[in-house]
Amino acid sequence: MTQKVETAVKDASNEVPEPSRPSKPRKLIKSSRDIALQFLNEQEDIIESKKTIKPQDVKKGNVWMMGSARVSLENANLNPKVVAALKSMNVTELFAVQRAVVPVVIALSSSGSPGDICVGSPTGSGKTLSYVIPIQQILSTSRSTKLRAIVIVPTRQLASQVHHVFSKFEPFTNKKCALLNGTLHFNQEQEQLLSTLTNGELEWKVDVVVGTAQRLLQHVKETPGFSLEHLRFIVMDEVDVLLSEDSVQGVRGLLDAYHNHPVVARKHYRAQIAPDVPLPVPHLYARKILCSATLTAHAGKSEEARLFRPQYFTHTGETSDVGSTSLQFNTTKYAVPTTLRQHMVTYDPNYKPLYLITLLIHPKIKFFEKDRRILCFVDKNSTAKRLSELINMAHQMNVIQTNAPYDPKNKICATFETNFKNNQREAMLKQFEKGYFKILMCSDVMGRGIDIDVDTVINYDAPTHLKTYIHRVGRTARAGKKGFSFTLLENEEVEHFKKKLESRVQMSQDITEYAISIQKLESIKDAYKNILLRMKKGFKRGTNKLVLQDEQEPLAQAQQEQETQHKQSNDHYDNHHHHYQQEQQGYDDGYNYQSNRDYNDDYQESYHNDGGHYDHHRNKYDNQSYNNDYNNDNGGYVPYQGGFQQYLQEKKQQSKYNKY
Ligand SMILES: Nc1ncnc2c1ncn2[C@@H]1O[C@H](COP(=O)(O)OP(=O)(O)OP(=O)(O)O)[C@@H](O)[C@H]1O
Repeated sequence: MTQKVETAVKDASNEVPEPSRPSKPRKLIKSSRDIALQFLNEQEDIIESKKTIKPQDVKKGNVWMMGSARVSLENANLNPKVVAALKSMNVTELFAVQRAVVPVVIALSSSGSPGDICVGSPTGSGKTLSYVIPIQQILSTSRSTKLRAIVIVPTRQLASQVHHVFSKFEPFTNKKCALLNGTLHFNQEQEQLLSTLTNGELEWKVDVVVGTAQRLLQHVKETPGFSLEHLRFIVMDEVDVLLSEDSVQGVRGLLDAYHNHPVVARKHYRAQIAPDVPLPVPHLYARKILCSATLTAHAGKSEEARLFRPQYFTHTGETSDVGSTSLQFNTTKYAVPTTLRQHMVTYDPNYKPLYLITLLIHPKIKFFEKDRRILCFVDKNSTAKRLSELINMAHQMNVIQTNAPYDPKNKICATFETNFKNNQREAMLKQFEKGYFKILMCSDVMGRGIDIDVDTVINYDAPTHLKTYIHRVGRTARAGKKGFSFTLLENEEVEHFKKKLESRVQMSQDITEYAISIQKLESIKDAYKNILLRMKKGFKRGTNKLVLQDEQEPLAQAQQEQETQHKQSNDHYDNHHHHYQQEQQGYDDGYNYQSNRDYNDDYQESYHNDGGHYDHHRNKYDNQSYNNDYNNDNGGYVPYQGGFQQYLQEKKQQSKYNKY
């Protein structure tokens, strides 16, 4: 990371109930800090940090900061096998969050000291390796194979991704990781986990498991020998989702299974009554590591997570002087990557898709010239599907021009459907990364943790929650790369959105308004009309399939048909409308959003657990915006025919920003 990043660590132990007996001075916590400081001081390029870390800061505020000194892998005191694995992944130095978290976790775990870890740093800052590295380091010292680490994540997709990171270490450290997310049948998953010895005993075949809470819990209940008693790490990635109302049952079940195990219960009793005396055998303690980009020091969740003496790590994300004593340790704000440039685009709900197309072909952005990859978030599968068709049609009709001509087999836009099977999802993401298509329409199932190389995020449907926004836009500007986001908002939403963002999010760059001029809209209105015509003709009635017209069919013919249609009586129109609604119903059913079960398993942001609402438009989104979709007869198409000029005039007068 080239920019200066500050990392602060806060001992949040006052947020959990103190152990019942009076505790001795916290030597071990101190010593873990000392070890971590020593780790820093050993670095060649630490001069800047030495200047800026003041011992009194550490003592006074229970907060200490690290400078932006880089730590090369050679200087990170890691096991050579772990270093070799990291190098094979092109990791040559540790990112800020890893520099902060890795030495502390290793120090605590090596000395057998209890104490859980909470990591709240921006999207794309490298939180995954901040727990994978210490797990690999600690496990690489043990020869026996037992289940030592369990990583709980909210989505199947994220489970695959984290499993992939662990599996890259396997050739070097020989520590095996199993994926338990339902990609395989349950009994196939079971076969990966344990084998039966000749004496009938069960033996673990893996050291780490990664999975969704429900699936892991199913294994705890149904897989013989699946015991959590030897765990040394319990990781909860995207912990705020895991502990939200919709997902917490699974996590609760897993934590019950761990804490209620008699051996574990004894260990924890021992840690409670004598927290500063190291356990005789260091590995008799499972450390919890909680991560999320939207985790603040309000550890309201610690009760549910049953944390013990948590230490809280957070990036401030600021670039101000590291040594400044006036620097406030702000634990109530979220942070977005400093390399992210955020934009708002105001739109008129009657012409929302037109705004999207206009944005995509905007000469300043040059999306397609520069071969950018775009992730576009919508709230419904059906909207995603329809927008994909619209964009592909716009490409086919040359309204959207790219480097490559239209190819029916290789369209520029695809839909990531929530009812895809796991292997379909992975195949689609691979294709996207390889550039087979440029735009991926998706829902919030892609909003959390997914690490793909995306240049731009478009929020076609603005999210109703601030947290959701932070995670969605965080799919770009990852690992220090530049990224852009565009959020479509109605005029009256803009101020509210902006205020909310400014008050709750630490941003190094202001969010800018990106105006789409009326001239620009005008310039493609005819083309848009033709696209809609084609689209309407293209939907074969009674089916979900889009049947494209013959490439050679003159547009004039389609236009003529449209005129005829408009000369027909109102009655006829109403019939048509009715018919079309029915058809649409069938279409939506075909792409049913998700069963509740799936949705819960995958990811659902809890409305109750989010402090960052800007939600008074929620109903409006639910009830209105989708109805204005382009292939709804009352939406973009008919008003467009009747009142476009008038609309433009009104828009000119109404515009707050006077940019039209
Ligand atoms: N030290 C490093 N050197 C180079 N690349 C790294 C390093 N650490 C992480 N990365 C890369 O940075 C990207 C983002 O990392 P990661 O997915 O762990 O971010 P995150 O903080 O978990 O984000 P999110 O909050 O969105 O889940 C990944 O592609 C990862 O491979």
